[in-house]
Amino acid sequence: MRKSIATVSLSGTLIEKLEAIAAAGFDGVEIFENDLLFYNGPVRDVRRYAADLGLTIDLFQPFRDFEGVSEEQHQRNLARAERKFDLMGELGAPLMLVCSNVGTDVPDDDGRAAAQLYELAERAARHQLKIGYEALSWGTQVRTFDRAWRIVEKANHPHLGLILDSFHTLALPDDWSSLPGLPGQRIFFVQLADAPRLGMTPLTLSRHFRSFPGQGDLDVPAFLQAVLATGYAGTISLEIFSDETRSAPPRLTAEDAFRSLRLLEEQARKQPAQQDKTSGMLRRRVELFDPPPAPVIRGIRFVEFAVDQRNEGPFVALLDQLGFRRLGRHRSKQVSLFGQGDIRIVVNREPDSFAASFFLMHGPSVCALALETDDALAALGRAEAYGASRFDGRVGPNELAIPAIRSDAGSLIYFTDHEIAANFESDFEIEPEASPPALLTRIDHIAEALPDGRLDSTVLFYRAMLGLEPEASVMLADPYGLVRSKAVSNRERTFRMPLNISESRNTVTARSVSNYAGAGVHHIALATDDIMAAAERLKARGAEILPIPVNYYDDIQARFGLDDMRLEALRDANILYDRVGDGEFLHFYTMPFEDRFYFEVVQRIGGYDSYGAPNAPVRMAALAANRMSARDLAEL
Ligand SMILES: O=C(O)c1ccc(O)c(O)c1
Ligand SMILES: [Mg+2]
Repeated sequence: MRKSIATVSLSGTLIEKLEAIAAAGFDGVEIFENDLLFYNGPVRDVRRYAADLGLTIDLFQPFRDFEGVSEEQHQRNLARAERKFDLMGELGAPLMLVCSNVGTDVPDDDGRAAAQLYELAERAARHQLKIGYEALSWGTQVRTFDRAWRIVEKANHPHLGLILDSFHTLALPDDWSSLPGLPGQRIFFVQLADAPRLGMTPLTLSRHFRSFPGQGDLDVPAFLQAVLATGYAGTISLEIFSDETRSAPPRLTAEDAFRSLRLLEEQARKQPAQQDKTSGMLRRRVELFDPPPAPVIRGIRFVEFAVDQRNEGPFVALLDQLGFRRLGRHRSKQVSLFGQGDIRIVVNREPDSFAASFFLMHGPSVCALALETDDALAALGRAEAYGASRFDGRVGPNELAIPAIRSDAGSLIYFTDHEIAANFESDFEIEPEASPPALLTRIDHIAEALPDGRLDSTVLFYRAMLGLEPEASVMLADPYGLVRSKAVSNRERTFRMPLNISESRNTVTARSVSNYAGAGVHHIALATDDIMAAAERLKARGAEILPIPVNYYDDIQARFGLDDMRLEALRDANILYDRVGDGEFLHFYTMPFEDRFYFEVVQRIGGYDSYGAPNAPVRMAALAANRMSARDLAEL
């Protein structure tokens, strides 16, 4: 479908916005009047510049509170409209958006609104222009598309049509069962936006918290499917008013925006088809984006750490305390492979490699994740279809090339499959040695800390690239501020990734982002089937475990009624506890490595499906206390 976006959705000057919109792949733009007023130059230049970039100007929105006014005001409005029609002629914009009146004394009189819009359409027709009428969900009289449609129908002018906006219909929420029955050719334009459900009035929600489809809680795919069932084959356009995008870099926002429309098309295509009641035929007349399906992710094949000569030793010592064994060294690179159970960790300090450049930017950190899929090339194909940048690394003779993309954070996501996995370890000289039975068996989840403002974008990235779905968002209280957390995971729960952002500068999350100079993995959770034995073995191997305050254990005893023996065992081992229904979650943490990342050991019992969020504040407080005492020691 043709794709457009309103200039209000991005930060920057009009020229910056147009460049970002064109670069992301859009066909057209909606221009808000302010963007034009603030542009210092002839309007014709804007038209020419947009055309040079390959963008059409699809819509212009120059004023509000048009319809349902006194006769005197109506005449003034028409005179003003004439000036705007001339401007639209210079801009080359064919359609004027008129949104429903939000004034204080608008009469309940659809006849008057229809007559006034008729006259506006008549004037527009003389300029070969059209008028689109849109119901704002906070309009004084007209709040629903249904009522706006009745007015358009009553006016009955070929240059007057309806503009739909998913936000107004879904946020109200309005009954939109009649929408698929509208005549598609009378819908002149369709605006799309999502939003989180925050319990606010539609006006406040709309002006500050709109988001791109797929980033909020509204069912925009079903809305689009209903629009397409009318036979509508025009443009779909994003119109986002958001405090976040107002300050985000316009290029990033435009890329996200374009990706969100593609994902929306894919999701709308999968909606149950809407049938035309009379003919029984599917009325959708447009092609929708059809990328390769989301990969089946079997798990994490390996996690790769970038280190240098100085911190390789301490990091390898930490792996050893966790019970990892060096399985082998790379045949030609300064890369080692460590393993335990199904977990594989690659430690990379090869100069002139991707890992080395990542290390220069971010210090010791996770520079790559390898996901085990059913078909690595198909997974790469989907990611590329969604605009991922593909990464082709340096591959030595007889070495394996693994398909990879860059993540939102700049690290790599490798795709492996059965064939690649079989060859992967052949790049290493494997050291034969019987290992003790593994206590840590696989990676349960990988948590990432993101810079403020990047959560929605990252969730969209993982939805599009990997077909992951977001879980409910939770607020966690760090002693130094709030942390918002939202996990993305696949249906099989073989890949889980909690994503955290913090608005305050001193939380564990914010410190991690600041230490990494960007997004980064801040903890890796390793699964065990016997957390008591794992805690004991780690302790015996010299691992430092994050101490948990004893008061915490009084509280969980009161909350969950744990028996004394079990409680004592948990307390002695600094293990945290959570329970939902019959499911239990037991977990403990290692001390952070250079104030960056740490490991968590987790045991899930009886179908527990989340991440111990009620315990997150205890962990954050314990980490903060540990940091304070480390500082006190350093100052002695
Ligand atoms: O918030 C507003 O005023 C506003 C303006 C135009 C629109 O298309 C819209 O959906 C909202
Ligand atoms: Mg709108």
